Amino acid sequence: MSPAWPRQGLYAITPDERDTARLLARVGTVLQAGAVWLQYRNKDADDGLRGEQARELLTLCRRHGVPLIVNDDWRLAAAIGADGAHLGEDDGELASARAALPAGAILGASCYDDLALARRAAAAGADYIAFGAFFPSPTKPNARRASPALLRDSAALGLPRVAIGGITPDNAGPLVEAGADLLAVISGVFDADDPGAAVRRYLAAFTH
Ligand SMILES: Cc1ncc(COP(=O)(O)OP(=O)(O)O)c(N)n1
Ligand SMILES: Cc1ncsc1CCOP(=O)(O)O
Ligand SMILES: [Mg+2]
Repeated sequence: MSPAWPRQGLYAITPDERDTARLLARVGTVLQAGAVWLQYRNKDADDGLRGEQARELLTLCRRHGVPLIVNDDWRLAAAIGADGAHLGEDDGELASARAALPAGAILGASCYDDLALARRAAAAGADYIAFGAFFPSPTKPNARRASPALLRDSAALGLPRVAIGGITPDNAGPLVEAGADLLAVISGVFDADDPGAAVRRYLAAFTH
């Protein structure tokens, strides 16, 4: 992973938005407000729409100097020249993605509530490890739950640690104190009355 990408801040993840113009407008506000990474995640789009939205988001991210990570599908990430891919337990082998992606591409791994999985992800070449859900998630209510202790316990792996799941500006502080480098958020940003203000409130968690 290029040393140019920020190691700390808000990692915004897109909501399931089918209207591409609206998606771009919503994401534009969030990047303008200071989100440092973006993940394209849309569980409600077919391959054609996902390709279209991913390409458009990449152009937008380039304008803001923000890396675009594609969820679930490293082949799509590679096809459009995105900055990386995020893989969970159902999304294929990390080692295969690592071998196929260009040098410098960001490869993220879901580690849920499992330190052993994080160790294996690190060995397979992941660039960051993601834990969660730390709180009940409006987006993924059945997500496995994780304890903040995992953030401390995984520090020795030496990789950026991402926290996800039900994170709000009000509950983010203890996760950052426990070692979260990046806060990955969908609803807390995109369902907020004022998404730009919400982004700034998340960023404040890193300065307290
Ligand atoms: C940063 C980040 N962390 C975790 C996930 C979850 O990935 P996964 O378990 O594959 O679940 P889906 O997102 O595919 O529903 C993520 N996407 N991003
Ligand atoms: C993809 C994912 N994996 C665990 S929780 C979650 C959803 C996060 O969304 P929200 O920030 O709305 O809880
Ligand atoms: Mg997935």
